Amino acid sequence: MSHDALREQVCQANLDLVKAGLVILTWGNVSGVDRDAGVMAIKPSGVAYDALRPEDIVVVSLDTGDVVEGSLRPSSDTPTHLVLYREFPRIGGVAHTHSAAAVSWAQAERDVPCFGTTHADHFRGCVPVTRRMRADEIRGAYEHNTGLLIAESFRERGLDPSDVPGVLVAGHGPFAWGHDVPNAVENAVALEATARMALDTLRINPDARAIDDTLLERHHRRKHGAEAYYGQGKA
Ligand SMILES: O=C(CO)[C@@H](O)[C@H](O)COP(=O)(O)O
Repeated sequence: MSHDALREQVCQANLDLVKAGLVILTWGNVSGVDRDAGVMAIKPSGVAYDALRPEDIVVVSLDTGDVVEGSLRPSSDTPTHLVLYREFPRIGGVAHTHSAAAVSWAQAERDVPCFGTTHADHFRGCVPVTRRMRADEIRGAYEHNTGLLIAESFRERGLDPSDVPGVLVAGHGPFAWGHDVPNAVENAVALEATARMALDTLRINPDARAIDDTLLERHHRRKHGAEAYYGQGKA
């Protein structure tokens, strides 16, 4: 069974990361899933973005991670993406980058606070940072454990991945996701932009405060559809 359409979409999404200025060298990767077919398509490992073609995109089994289509090695982050698709059953795409502002918050091991409505339009509250990985997790199946760590963070903090479509892996960088592949890239763009704005906000006012829940909830409703937002008596 050919997965050409999925490979085309995932190839374009990886090129969109470059266009958005979120990746350099061969850092980062985007994947997409076809849950009916039981496969995930992901960027090949170590391939420069300017050389990337749809036929380079690697298709692996969602269950086993084995390559089912493609001649190149799948991204080293493949196990992380696979765990995210299993743990977050409603997502359709994952985008991992090393975008500078988001990586800075991940290295500082701090959540990105929701200082304003721009952030709130994409993330219901802060963008969370995970705990550090333990030595045994690093020495073990590192990429698989990275995915488990993200799922653990969301479970323990009671976060819904549909409300907060991104995370900062401590000491590493951002992973974003969405209901489909383009939405995952959009959320990766939004994560970097809000991380950058948060850094600038704190530079202007080190005592800046996160917006209150009332404004956050109003914007969150807007994110989930105009009716939910405009139907609430908006003028
Ligand atoms: O986070 C990492 C490495 O720390 C990876 O995301 C690399 O930045 C890209 O690896 P490949 O996808 O080329 O294997």
